[in-house]
This record gives sequence, C-alpha cells and structure tokens, in this order.
Amino acid sequence: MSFLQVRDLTVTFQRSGHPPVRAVDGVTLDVAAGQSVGIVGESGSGKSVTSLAIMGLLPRRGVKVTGQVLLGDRDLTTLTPRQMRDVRGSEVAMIFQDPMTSLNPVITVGRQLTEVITRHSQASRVDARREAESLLRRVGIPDPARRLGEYPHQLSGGMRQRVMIAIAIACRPKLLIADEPTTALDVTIQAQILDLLRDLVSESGCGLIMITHDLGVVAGLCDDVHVMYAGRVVESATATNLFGQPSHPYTDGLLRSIPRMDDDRGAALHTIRGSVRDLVPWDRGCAFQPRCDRAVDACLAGPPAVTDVSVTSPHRARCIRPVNLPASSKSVSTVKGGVR
Ligand SMILES: Nc1ncnc2c1ncn2[C@@H]1O[C@H](COP(=O)(O)OP(=O)(O)OP(=O)(O)O)[C@@H](O)[C@H]1O
Repeated sequence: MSFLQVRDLTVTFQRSGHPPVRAVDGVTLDVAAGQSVGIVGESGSGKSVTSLAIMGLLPRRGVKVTGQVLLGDRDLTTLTPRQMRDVRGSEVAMIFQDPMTSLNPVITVGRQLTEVITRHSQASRVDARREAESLLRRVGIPDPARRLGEYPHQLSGGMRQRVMIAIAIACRPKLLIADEPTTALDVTIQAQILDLLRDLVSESGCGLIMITHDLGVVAGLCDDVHVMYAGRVVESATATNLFGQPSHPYTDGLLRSIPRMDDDRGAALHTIRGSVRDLVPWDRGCAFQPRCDRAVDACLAGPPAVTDVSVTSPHRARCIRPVNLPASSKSVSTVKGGVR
C-alpha cells in the first residue's frame, strides 16, 4: 500500500517578460513503506523540481504547482507554509547533493543535530545530545561524541553527507528524498553512502525517492524506476524490468551509453545524438523525437500514447514504437501510478 501518491504533478515557472517554463508535466508515482523509488534522467529533465514540489520547497511566487501530493490522506499541495514546515523534518526529509551548502559552517555538528531533535520532540538538551550521538553512530561516524563538537569543515565530504543523513532521519521520517546524494563524493564513499541508505530503508521501513542521473545508483538501490525526459515520465518499471527490457528508446539509449568491461577496446561508445534542448513540445508530439533513431512521422502527430509493454508486471512507456515490445502489449490512456 503506497503512503505517498503523487498524481499528475505539474510545475510551471512564470516570469514576467518570459514564456512560462513547464519543468514538470503530469508526473504520477507511488512510494510504499520500505520501498526505494528512483527518478532518473539527464540534467534539466525535471527531477529536482519534482522533488522540491513534493517537499513544498518551491517558492510560492512565480511558480504554479498543480496536481496532488498525497501523504496518507493529506494533499501536501494544499497545506499552508507553516503546516508544510511541520511535515518537513517530522514526516518527510530531504538530503541534497552538497552537504556544505546545507550545513551551517559556523555552527557545530552537534548543535545542528540537537536543534532538529528538540524542534520536533519534547527531548531535553541532555537527551537530545545523547540521541545526536547515537544518530552519528548509526550513520557510521566513528568517535561520535568528539565529532559533535566539530564544525562541518573539519569533516570529510563523506562524513558531512553522513551528518546530513543523520539530520534527515533524526525525526524518523516516513519518506526520505535524496537528490544526487553521492554525486559529489568519490566512488568508494559513494558505495558506502548507498549501502547506508539501503540499510536505513530496510531497518526503518521509510520510503526513499532517489533522484539521480546515474543508472548504476538506481540498479543497486531501487525497486521501481521512473525515467524522466523533458519534464515527463517516459518509462516506469521495476528496476529488474527496466534494465532487462528497456522499452522507451531514450531509456534504451541511456543503457547502451554505459561503457561495459567486455566492449571491444577501441570500439566507439554509443551516444544519444543531440541534446535535451532539441525538443518538441509534448502537446505536438514526442519531445524525444529529434534525437530518436526509431522516430517515424506519427511521432509528431500529437502527444504520444502510453504503451503497456509487459503483460506480467507494471511496465509502461510513453512511446508509440517501444523497443522490446511483446506481441500482446497494448496502448493505454489512463493507468494508475507511473507513466500516464
Ligand atoms: N527557477 C526556475 N525558473 C525557470 N526555470 C527553472 C527554474 N528552476 C528550474 N527550471 C527549469 O526546470 C527544468 C528542470 O530542472 P531540474 O533542476 O528539475 O532538472 P534536473 O533533472 O534535476 O537536472 P539536474 O540534474 O541538472 O539538477 C530545467 O529546464 C530548468 O531550467
């Protein structure tokens, strides 16, 4: 049973003198307790704006958000800023790419952590400090009592990201959103942080949305995956199905662009031609059409239909000519969850 249901979420930036920018266009997704859901796509595809809209962190002026973000039976898009502040930290929490911009550089780690604990609970300062120490231990920081007295610049990048995770989980949120949490870290530390997130999800039963451009991160961590392109979800599937049988030509291209150890040495790497800026507005046809090797004239005959590409499990692609299409698949216009 999903405790987070995002329905038809659309975000439009409106600036005077500029045409509106629809950064997120009809995103629908579900997250269940203990489930990790990946949102992947190139830079500019709308991943971060989707997560900021779910968190209620977009500015109210100049930004129009429509659709629903249902957490249990509450629609977070209808809450006041004050109500949303209470939800953040206690029920939903977010981890960003660069902990140095999220942590206050002139306040000790211990004070930043205990402030979060006392703001959302009745804990005394002594209890909050004990809890802070136990949280640092939980996220794998050695000698936590000493670390509590240190400032962010005294910690390594990996340690700072662990502190951010400790702050995020301090109030036992139901939902954790991680936006490229490992991009700024070197590879071995990345793996440790991903292991930590996996353990936290399985032990606490919280849901995780992992925002990333890195398909390797999704493969190692996520149960379900949504691939975004130009503001829309173009493919939704379990991670196993997405990697085993990619259906949207964009997903297929992304997967084929990953270099493999068994590739011939000297063989040219696969690339998706053009850039995400070469796009068709979705109401005129498929936004990916200018870059797609499978494109036909019909791809520009209006918004692409959603195709149910598996008969055995939910797997949908917003494409009229999907790759790996089984004979019994069909087009669908209204589906629950994922691509719509
Ligand atoms: N404040 C803003 N005003 C206008 N357009 C914006 C604003 N913020 C984001 N956008 C646009 O929204 C689109 C989606 O941006 P978003 O940051 O969600 O992409 P992303 O997939 O997360 O990329 P990245 O991985 O680079 O962060 C982009 O075209 C971006 O230029």
